[in-house]
Amino acid sequence: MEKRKSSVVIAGGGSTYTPEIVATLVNNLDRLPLRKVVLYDNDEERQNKLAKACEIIVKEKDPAIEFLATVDPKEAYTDIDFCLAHIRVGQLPMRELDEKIALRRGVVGQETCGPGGMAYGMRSIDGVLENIDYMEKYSPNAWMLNYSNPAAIVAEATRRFRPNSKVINICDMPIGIEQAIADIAGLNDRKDMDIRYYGLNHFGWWTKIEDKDGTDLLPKVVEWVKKNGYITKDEIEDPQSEASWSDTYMKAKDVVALDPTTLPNTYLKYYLYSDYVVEHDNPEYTRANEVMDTREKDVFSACKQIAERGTTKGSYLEITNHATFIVDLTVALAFNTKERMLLIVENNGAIENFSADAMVEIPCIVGKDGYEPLAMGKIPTFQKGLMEQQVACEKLVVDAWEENSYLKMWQALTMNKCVPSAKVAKDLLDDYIEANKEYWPELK
Ligand SMILES: NC(=O)c1ccc[n+]([C@@H]2O[C@H](COP(=O)([O-])OP(=O)(O)OC[C@H]3O[C@@H](n4cnc5c(N)ncnc54)[C@H](O)[C@@H]3O)[C@@H](O)[C@H]2O)c1
Ligand SMILES: O=P(O)(O)OC[C@H]1O[C@H](O[C@H]2[C@H](O)[C@@H](O)[C@@H](O)O[C@@H]2CO)[C@H](O)[C@@H](O)[C@@H]1O
Ligand SMILES: [Mn+2]
Repeated sequence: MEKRKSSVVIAGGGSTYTPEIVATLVNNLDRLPLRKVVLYDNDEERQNKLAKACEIIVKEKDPAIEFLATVDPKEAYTDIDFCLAHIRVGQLPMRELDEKIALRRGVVGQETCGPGGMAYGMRSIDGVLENIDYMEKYSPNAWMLNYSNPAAIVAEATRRFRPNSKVINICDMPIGIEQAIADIAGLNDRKDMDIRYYGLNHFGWWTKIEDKDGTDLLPKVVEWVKKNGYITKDEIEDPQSEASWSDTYMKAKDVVALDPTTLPNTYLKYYLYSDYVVEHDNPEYTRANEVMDTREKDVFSACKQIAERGTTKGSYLEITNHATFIVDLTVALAFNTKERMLLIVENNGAIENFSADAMVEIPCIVGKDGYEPLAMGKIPTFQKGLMEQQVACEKLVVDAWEENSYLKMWQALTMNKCVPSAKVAKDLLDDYIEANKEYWPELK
């Protein structure tokens, strides 16, 4: 019997990740046959920089697949099975401000961690809800697979404001780290491992790494990470990553020292070593500048070349775990594969001694009806304490957005582990309000 063909819209069509996701979709037509690929963005000029190349990528694989790039929500969301969402409200220039405002006050300035992530959260909620509403209006049976950051705050907002919507919030970070773990353990692929992991988004720990024979690989990997972080042997011999990412992977050696019975998410460095991070960052040239000068330029110029030549032959587009993970998730939903995947979901007892209504990142089984979270048991005091503070911060940001509350946002910033005092929190808040006039609700 022929497999059912799916129709996919990519929300945030102008994203730097769109071409690699489109390419990965059409490289997997045997697993996920497609009848339509749509790009949707609210910035036509930006999306058009990528659209022609994406059309060529699709048509080279199968000219029968319909392709459309549009800024009309009705056209975009009609007759859709899956929405792969990755919007950035305010785009990269606002990320730059998020990072620089914090750093200029001596605080971690990062896309999703610390105050920058909270400012970004206040911008993202509206945009994500708007796209869910379009999807439900024009294709009520569709699923949204949502990468839009800051995923922790966005996930809390979707839990609270769209509790019955078919939205799954995801992150590629554990996937990238698991590939490094597999390399360190001497395995070819992260899917050769059985893992247990719990935490919040960008704030979690692996408690089990085993091969398929049940051999415990965690102690061996911890020994490596204590010395080299998640930098693999190949990467040491022939470095490929940008220096800023290598630093993050390397710093895991100091994070793991705090609990050598587990393996940490790299982004814990922002909370546990914020002094180190601030000392090593340049407030005049942050990661947003680096992304604009590298990934954004590279992706747009590859797409320009593909469009001018009318072919992908001879052009280079990097395909990463990021695209593979979201396509695997789409396949799991479309064809009931029951794959075990890390998702950001409501806790509801999965972490036994943690709030039921917290959005946590844990393994789930994914099939045609969505996901079934797996029980992760009780967690230790160190992790529980850190997570309680962080989840309170994330919930207060969503409270502030919902209630237009200056006080709740001040409390949220004060609660964040990267912020040293209520005074600094207030100064940051006033700076962010000024910078985000166009995007935040007016706080009273
Ligand atoms: N969850 C994860 O692990 C993960 C990993 C990588 C990237 N991301 C996130 O994916 C998103 C895209 O990243 P990027 O660097 O490619 O961003 P980008 O700025 O290149 O692209 C984002 C696009 O979203 C569009 N957009 C903004 N608001 C919109 C709206 N309301 N409706 C439709 N489109 C809208 C913008 O116009 C832009 O074209 C970001 O949120 C980023 O943080 C998440
Ligand atoms: O600074 P950026 O824009 O490059 O990345 C920020 C995002 O970082 C994570 O994604 C990483 C991933 O962890 C890594 O393995 C590799 O594949 O690159 C990705 C992004 O380039 C993170 O999960 C995202 O939420 C961040 O937005
Ligand atoms: Mn992430």
